[in-house]
Amino acid sequence: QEVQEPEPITRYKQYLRFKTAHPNPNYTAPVSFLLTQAQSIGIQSKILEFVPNKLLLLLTWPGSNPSLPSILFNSHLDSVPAEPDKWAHPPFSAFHSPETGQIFARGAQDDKCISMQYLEAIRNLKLTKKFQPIRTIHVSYVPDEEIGAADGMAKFVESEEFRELNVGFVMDEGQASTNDDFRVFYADRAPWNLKIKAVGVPGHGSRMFDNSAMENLMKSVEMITRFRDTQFDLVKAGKAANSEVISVNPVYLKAGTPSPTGFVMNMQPSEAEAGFNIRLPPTADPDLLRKRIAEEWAPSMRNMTYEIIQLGPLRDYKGRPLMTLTNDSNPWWSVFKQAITAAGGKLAKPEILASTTDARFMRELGIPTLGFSPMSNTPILLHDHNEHLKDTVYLRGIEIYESVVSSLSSFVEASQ
Ligand SMILES: CSCC[C@H](NC=O)C(=O)O
Ligand SMILES: [Zn+2]
Ligand SMILES: [Zn+2]
Repeated sequence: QEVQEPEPITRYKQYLRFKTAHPNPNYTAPVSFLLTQAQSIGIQSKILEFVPNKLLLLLTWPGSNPSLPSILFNSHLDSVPAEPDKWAHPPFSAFHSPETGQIFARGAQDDKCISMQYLEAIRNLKLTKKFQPIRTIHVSYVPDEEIGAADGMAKFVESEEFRELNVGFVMDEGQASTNDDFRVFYADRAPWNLKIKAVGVPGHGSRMFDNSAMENLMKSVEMITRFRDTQFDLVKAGKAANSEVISVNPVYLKAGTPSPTGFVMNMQPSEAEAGFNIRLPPTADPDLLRKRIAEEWAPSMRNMTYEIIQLGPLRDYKGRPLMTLTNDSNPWWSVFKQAITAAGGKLAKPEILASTTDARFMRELGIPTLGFSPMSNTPILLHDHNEHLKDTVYLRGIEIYESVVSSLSSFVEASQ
């Protein structure tokens, strides 16, 4: 006997089928789909385009007291690439297993689930429950989160359009939890790209001499590896979470002169380079790390040069670390926590996110922002093969957001 599929599941699967993977994400099709959804719910919409073809969709459900700071629910439109050969089902097919209820797609967890759950929650509140928000609710769909957001959220937060929203509190993406509790994130780690470059004495591949570029680079790599071990040891010893230490991971090596003799590797190169992905928790001292890089990892003494590329802000406009308070001094936190409890959910201890999201741009403005994706009892599959989410978990998430949206938009006591 055929059971009718719930409409939210059908819509989620439709949304999962848009090919939003980098390097060529389709933004027009998902934006027009979301726009149609917004129209069917009867909320306002506006397409912004700060950079050509980098579409940003902004939806608005006006509150009865529009003078109060608004609530923003953010998610990103883009996805990381997928390797179809390594998936059990094509990554943009949204294959739905009749046995397990799992829905497979790139973006199923990161973060197309929340993109659609926000809308389903608003649909239910507005059309079925006839709920009327007090604070205005905005929903944003931004491009390019996965590639650093320079043409996405970074542009949006600097715009007049954003300023006019008068945002008081933001919800952005989080991560799946493998147990019953929902995870919530009060900070991200800040991303640095570090390039170190060595120059040195070139020469015949058979010679032993001091100060070759490779020797200089390898010395630095060893030093960096030792630092990495100190951080990783803290994690292994259970003294810190992964996201609470500085991670430094080598991501490329570039050196070597093509051999003129074809197959004999007999050139010792005069230049060598390595690249590292660094993530700094908000508690880390960036100046200390800068000093370490300058003095130990790429010292001019060894003819090394380096470049630190920082992607996004490190501190807020008042010079404070980018962290949202998760205690009762932050009334938004209390309302959020209460909303989860009211929906029968349980929150894990608030965490720092190991990776990086667009939340940092709102925190930079001093706007309290929590990372949250209501996925419990779910394997963490963001950026992984066979990314999927169970239909029941997805539907439960809609109920959770109904509670969160209605609570936050009804909250008027403080911080007006
Ligand atoms: C360097 S900004 C890129 C942001 C990206 N976000 C999700 O994976 C990340 O690498 O964490
Ligand atoms: Zn994401
Ligand atoms: Zn991602």
